[in-house]
Amino acid sequence: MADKVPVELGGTDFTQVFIAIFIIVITLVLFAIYKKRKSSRQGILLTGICDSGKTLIFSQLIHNKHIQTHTSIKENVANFSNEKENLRIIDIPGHERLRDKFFEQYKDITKGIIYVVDSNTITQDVRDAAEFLYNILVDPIILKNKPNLLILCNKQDYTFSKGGSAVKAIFEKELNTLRVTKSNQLESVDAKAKKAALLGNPEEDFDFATLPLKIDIAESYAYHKNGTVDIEGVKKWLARL
Ligand SMILES: Nc1nc2c(ncn2[C@@H]2O[C@H](COP(=O)(O)OP(=O)(O)OP(=O)(O)O)[C@@H](O)[C@H]2O)c(=O)[nH]1
Repeated sequence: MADKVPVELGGTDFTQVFIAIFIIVITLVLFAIYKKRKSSRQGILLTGICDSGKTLIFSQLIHNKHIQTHTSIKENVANFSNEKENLRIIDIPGHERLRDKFFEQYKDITKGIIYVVDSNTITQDVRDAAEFLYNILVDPIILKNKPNLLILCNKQDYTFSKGGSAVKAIFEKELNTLRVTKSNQLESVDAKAKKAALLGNPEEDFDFATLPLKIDIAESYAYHKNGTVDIEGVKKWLARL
């Protein structure tokens, strides 16, 4: 009977097997961390400048009722489920002294942003509204996590409110100017920061479509003197998230 020849794994073979297993384990661990981080982002930020209607939209969405609102000084938070998952709607104050602080607090867990606009006063308020939107769009955490963004053109019950496409055009025009001003202001020599500040292709007029975030526009009114409300656009967007 022929002797069995022992199969030996040389030192190099062991090292290769060990490296392969190590890489697989690390990949699985990193994948699990990525999935966990992604699923922990359940926040939907209702944001925008003062008086755009965030708290009333929050109340209509969560409690289905009209309330008398006041300038918010703290956030309102509530659970909201779409067909796929549980979300947390966070209505943050629009006051300029507060909004950045609350945005900083919640941006890490943000899965979607509803940027509420008073479509009746947008022409007068465009600088403030566009600057806050700009700060959101160039934020490194937002650029990394790429939450979906809904520009919600609220207060459509007013006769002379701007419609969705007009609001979009107003923002694009203002952001076009703002990105150049901001980029020039940047003292940092960090090329990456400068590139982010430029928002899209600096050679062309600013266009939301060139941003890495998925951006939608919808119209709404959270109040009407005839007693009706229309926040269907927000509901549909939330359902699609
Ligand atoms: N006509 C009309 N009024 C609205 C609408 N949405 C909100 N309002 C009114 O606008 C005012 C401001 O609404 P809020 O919901 O408090 O606005 P906000 O964005 O939460 O304001 P801050 O807390 O200051 O950030 C209130 O008087 C609301 O009743 C709307 O669609 N149409």
